[in-house]
Amino acid sequence: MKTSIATVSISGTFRDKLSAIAQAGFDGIEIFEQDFLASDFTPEEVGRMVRDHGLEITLFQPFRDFEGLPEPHRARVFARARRKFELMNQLGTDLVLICSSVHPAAMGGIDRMAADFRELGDIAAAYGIRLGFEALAWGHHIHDHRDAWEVVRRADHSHVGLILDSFHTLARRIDPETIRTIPGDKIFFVQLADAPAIEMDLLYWSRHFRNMPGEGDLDVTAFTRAVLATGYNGPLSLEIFNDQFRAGLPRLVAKDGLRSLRALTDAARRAEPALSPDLPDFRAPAPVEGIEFIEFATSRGEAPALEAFLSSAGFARAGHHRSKAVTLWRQGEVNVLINTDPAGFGHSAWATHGTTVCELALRVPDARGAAARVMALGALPHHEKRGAGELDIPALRGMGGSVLRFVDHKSGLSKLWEVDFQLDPTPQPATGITAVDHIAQTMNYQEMLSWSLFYTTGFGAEKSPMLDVVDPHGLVRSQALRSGGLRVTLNGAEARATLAGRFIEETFGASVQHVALKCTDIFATARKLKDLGFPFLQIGANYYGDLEARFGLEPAMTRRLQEYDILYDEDAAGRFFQIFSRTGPGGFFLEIVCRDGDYDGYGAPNAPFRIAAQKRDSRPADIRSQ
Ligand SMILES: O=C(O)c1ccc(O)c(O)c1
Ligand SMILES: [Mg+2]
Repeated sequence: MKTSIATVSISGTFRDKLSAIAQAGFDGIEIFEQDFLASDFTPEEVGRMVRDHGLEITLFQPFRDFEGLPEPHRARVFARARRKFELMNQLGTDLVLICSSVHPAAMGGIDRMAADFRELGDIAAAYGIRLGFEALAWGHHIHDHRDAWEVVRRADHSHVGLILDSFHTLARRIDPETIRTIPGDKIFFVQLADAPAIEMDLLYWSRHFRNMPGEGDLDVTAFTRAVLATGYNGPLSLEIFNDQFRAGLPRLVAKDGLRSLRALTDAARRAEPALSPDLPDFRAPAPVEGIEFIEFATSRGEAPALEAFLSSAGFARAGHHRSKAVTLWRQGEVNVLINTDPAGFGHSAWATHGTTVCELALRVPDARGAAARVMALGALPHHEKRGAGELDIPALRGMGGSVLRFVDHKSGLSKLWEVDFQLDPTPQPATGITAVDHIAQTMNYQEMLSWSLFYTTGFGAEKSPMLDVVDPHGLVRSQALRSGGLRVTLNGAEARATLAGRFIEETFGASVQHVALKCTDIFATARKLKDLGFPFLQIGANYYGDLEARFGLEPAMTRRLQEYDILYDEDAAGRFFQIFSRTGPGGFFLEIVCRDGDYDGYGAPNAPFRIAAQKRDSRPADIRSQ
């Protein structure tokens, strides 16, 4: 399978785009004419630069408003086409995309259009060029790939074929199964894009909101399966018009593009084993069982504050690493590591970010298989020196420069606590906290789709709908993901003054901002935490008044909630209780949650009040206006 991406999908100058695309590992690019026109290079130079990067020009596009025109427009559009064919010869590419006309003078009539294509096909053939016809979702006469195919079929010319674009088909809710009957060799090119489900004008939606397959809500997998079933074996090319990507980091967007294409092709072959796209074999995504450990990087000077913070939440020291300055803190199934080693990755993470979560280890059914899959999708391995006899735990670079490890039972990696650690026989303080409920990672909004794609493609994580959370100083977007026992919430900060924005700025990059731990009896746990001196985040009285009104809670219940600063939510499935800590070392905080019944959310309605409380708390010297 050849991979390709349109230059419009990536930000930067032509040179930036090329280098990002080549480095991500694509085979080719679609040259969007505007990118060529805006550059200062001759067509020959552009062609050479592309080839010097090890890429090929898979497509030149778009040629607009061609078919169905009356004279004198018709003669003019043929002359314009010849000019573009000359240009394409100089660039060194043989396929042009002609998108369906939106010209006010264009006439309908499949045969008239087919005749135009047949005539242009003869001219193109003389230049060694092939024409691909694409139905724009908003084309005047042609806005359905079935009609575009009918034009191509009737043109009946070796140099005239069809171009399919998942956006145009799926945005109009045209059943992609209709593609299966098109002969694969008459499909000259395939463009792929996803988009979030938003009701809006098709053109505006397409030009501003497309995203990588898997990042949106369209069934691009069904589309790709139908395409591959025709026998089509040309490039699968990403054509993503997206305002955010245009302003994004070229390398990140290109890397995400390749990750998305590989995962998409993999999903297609798994859903339909008869398809055999040319893609290396790797493991299917397997659900994550849970979080095996969370590791903080800190310094010896800052460690006592972190230890005191964890102790107040009921953690106790339970051992230390045999060869590194790493201590283990435990409670229930939760393992937290504190790394103060003056060498190695932990140290450099601390030097860059201050006290921070530098590693997460996921418990999975097959550690090596999971790591191999994520790496096949573009992640880089992480290697670190091991002491004698220590386990070789697969590790790779996660998002935001952190390390992600995989531990399993099957290859003995879950013995890590006995093998790599010297365990203390410490009694566990019983707060009732049993396990990690979820981790919350904070990042710039720009990076959010990227993280989300990492979890969906790597681990088959399911996304909840994205939510807007109101911070007093801007919006934060929140995306929850779940793969088996792993729940993650991503918080994307758009404004610097938000709590999330300040966290990113103060810790120099994205990372875990808080961890939510679960318990089975919130009031019992709250009482124990109070005894331990847990720094409860104080929630204002107004909140409790509203709770009573919204849910019709008994005043006695509201009083109990308020006594322990417990936030509350409920839905048809169940109830949810949350306690937050004040902000601790490195801007990190804890949440204690209790799920009652089948409540599956994260208390999103409470987030604005929690954030406001945290902001009040972080500025004790503020003069309150009366
Ligand atoms: O928005 C457009 O005009 C446009 C142009 C070329 C394409 O391939 C496409 O899908 C859309
Ligand atoms: Mg297109």
